[in-house]
Parts: sequence; structure tokens; C-alpha cells
Amino acid sequence: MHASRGKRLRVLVDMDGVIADFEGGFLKKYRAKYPNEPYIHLQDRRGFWVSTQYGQLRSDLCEKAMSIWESKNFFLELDPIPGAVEAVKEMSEMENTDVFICTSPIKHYSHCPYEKYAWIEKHFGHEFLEQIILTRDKTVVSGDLLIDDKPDIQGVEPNPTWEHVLFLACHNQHLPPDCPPPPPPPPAVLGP
Ligand SMILES: Cc1cn([C@H]2C[C@H](OP(=O)(O)O)[C@@H](CO)O2)c(=O)[nH]c1=O
Ligand SMILES: [Mg+2]
Repeated sequence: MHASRGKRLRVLVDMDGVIADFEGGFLKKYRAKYPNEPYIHLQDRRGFWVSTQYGQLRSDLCEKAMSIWESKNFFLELDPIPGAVEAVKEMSEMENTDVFICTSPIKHYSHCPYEKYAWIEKHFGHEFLEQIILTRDKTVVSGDLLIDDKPDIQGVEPNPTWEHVLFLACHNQHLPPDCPPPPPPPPAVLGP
């Protein structure tokens, strides 16, 4: 369809949960910082927001969870999702295709925006810094596809130009394809 119009395909690729392992990095650092607190195994994660499910486990764990991704080096030290960096590089070399990393910084901005840039430079190289879009509202960004692990992507634009491709993640893998509200969390699994 796009080729017949002579148009290039613009792909917006989300960062956390798609190319950077936010959930794995969170759990590793949470358990290291709070070895005596309960935690949620990745297979038991439900709902997009980690802090919401931890808050349901015990109310004070919401803030403890937030302290992890608000810490220096959290975003910088995330591991790539296996195969993701190679796949994005390959896609960006495809004919008539423009790839952008479209990612939302957390509002605690001391480290996150810088570290997202540094992460892209580290894994994709300096040139790829041209392809970064940092925004808290992805609906105002124009593109053909948005590959993102968040089931509901909302903002001021009710009709975004992109089609959302839901990227499979531990927190969304139980959702039916048409993405109604997530089911309630399973019974808490206590650890360690
Ligand atoms: C708080 C929180 C953030 N994030 C990610 C999503 C956003 O990045 P991205 O847009 O790259 O997926 C960023 C800010 O919310 O952190 C999660 O994936 N889960 C969470 O629970
Ligand atoms: Mg994401």
C-alpha cells in the first residue's frame, strides 16, 4: 500500500519493554535493594504499571518500586531485550523505511532522559541519536506503526496516525487481542 503511493514507511519503536528490559532490570535491582521484601515474579506480572501491582501487594511497596527506576543508572544499565537491537538495526536499513525510537521519560527527570540517550548511543551508535523521539504523549507523533508494549496508548490526539502493534511483554501476555482492561492481579507470590 505504502510503496504504491511512493511513500516511506515510518516505524516508531518503543524503548522500555521492547528494546530495553525494564521489567527484568527492575526485578534484579529491587531484589538487590530490598532482599527481605516480597516481590512479584515476572510470570505473575499483570497490568502495565509495576508500582500499581506492588502497591496492591503491600501499600508501601509502591514507593519502594518507584525508588528503583528513579535511581541513577537504572535506565542506563538495562539489558537489551534479546535480538531487539539487531532487529531494529536491520529494520532501519530496509528500503523505504524510517525507524525512530519513541520513548517516554519518567517525570523524575534527573537521570532518565540522559540515560535513554546514552543507552541508544551505547547500543546503536552515535548516529542513531538522530532517531530518538522523547515524548510523554505518543499520540501527537506521526508514523505508520508504533511498536509498543503498553496496551492503552492515550494522549491529546484521539486519532493517532499510527497503528499500534502491541509488543508482547510479561505484563500484557494474558490480555485478549482486543485489549480490554486487564484482569485483576493473581494472588501475591511472596519471596525471596
Ligand atoms: C513506571 C513504569 C515505567 N515504564 C516505562 C515506560 C516508559 O518508557 P517507554 O515509553 O520507553 O516504554 C517509561 C516512562 O513511563 O518507563 C514501564 O515500562 N513500566 C512502569 O511501571
Ligand atoms: Mg514500553
